[in-house]
Amino acid sequence: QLRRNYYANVCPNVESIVRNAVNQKFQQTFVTVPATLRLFFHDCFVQGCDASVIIQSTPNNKAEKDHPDNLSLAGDGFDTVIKAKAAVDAIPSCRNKVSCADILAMATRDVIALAGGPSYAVELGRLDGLSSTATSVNGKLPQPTFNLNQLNALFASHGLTQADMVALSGAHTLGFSHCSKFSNRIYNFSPSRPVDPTLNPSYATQLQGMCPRNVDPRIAINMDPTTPRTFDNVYYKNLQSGKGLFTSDQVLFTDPRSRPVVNAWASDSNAFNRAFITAITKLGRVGVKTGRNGNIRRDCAVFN
Ligand code: HEM
Ligand SMILES: [Ca+2]
Ligand SMILES: [Ca+2]
Repeated sequence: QLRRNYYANVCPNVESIVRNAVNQKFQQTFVTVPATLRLFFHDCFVQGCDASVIIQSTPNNKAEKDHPDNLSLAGDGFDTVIKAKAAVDAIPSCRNKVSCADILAMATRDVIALAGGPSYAVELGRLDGLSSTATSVNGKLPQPTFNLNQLNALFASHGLTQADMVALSGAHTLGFSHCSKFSNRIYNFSPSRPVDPTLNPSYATQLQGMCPRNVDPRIAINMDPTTPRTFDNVYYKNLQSGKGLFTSDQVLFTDPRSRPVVNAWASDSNAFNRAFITAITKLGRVGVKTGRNGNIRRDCAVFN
């Protein structure tokens, strides 16, 4: 029931208002790009795309964002949505008419384009969710140690195919990871082999240099060592040369079931862009709230 131009009557300029706010935030920091994109993913996979991830904890409720899997969500993603919401609400006819979930979907579309990725028409009409609990996150987000079966099963539970999963993983063409998320691959992979054999040996050495044992837990490194600030298909080329940062990245190339599509997108960026648009549009439809299941929040971080 989502559609383009959902706000045509109440707030016809909503897309340009959001785009301007996102542009402004982008001028201040590039981090807004990966932060917003990952925030959208973590929102949609827990209770659907309903801005439940943006809710702040209260003394009575530990919210999603304080679950361990969400603690590494960068603050600039939340701030992008809050800023865009303020810009929308500054227009009298738009005030409290546009959901935070839709603002996050629009901002995500905009940051992808700002980083050089494909532009696409975004579907709108989501309501904001009425609950957000840390416990509801358990088991809902993929872990960097996942194999292909685990990745496929989790994505399939939201109606996403293996191809959608591989395309969406291409989001790791941007952004940062903390060392702890992959240190098992460079220090204690197995008793006989400390380094994951699917990891390119010189990349492994580089990673050990950037992430020494007992590194400051705040240190984060680029996930795409080649073009960390460009949304492109270099992610798939990296996988071909053993430079996938997580097990869940590299497995897309090592597993013969997904390798063909990795090879296809490594050599054809238009094909990747098309697949990514299909996949992120499907992601945006996950668990959408309508009617009495949701509302439009006045403050994206607080229930009305
Ligand atoms: C396929 C399974 C996935 C796994 C296992 C996974 C796991 C991770 C992990 C562990 C990090 C590093 C977090 C940190 O240490 O700060 C990360 C970062 C990131 N992920 Fe994923 N992710 C997956 C899929 C996705 C999808 C589908 C998207 C979006 C469409 C996405 C977007 C991002 C982005 C943009 C970052 C960088 C965040 C930043 O720089 O702030 N990931 N992911
Ligand atoms: Ca959600
Ligand atoms: Ca890149």
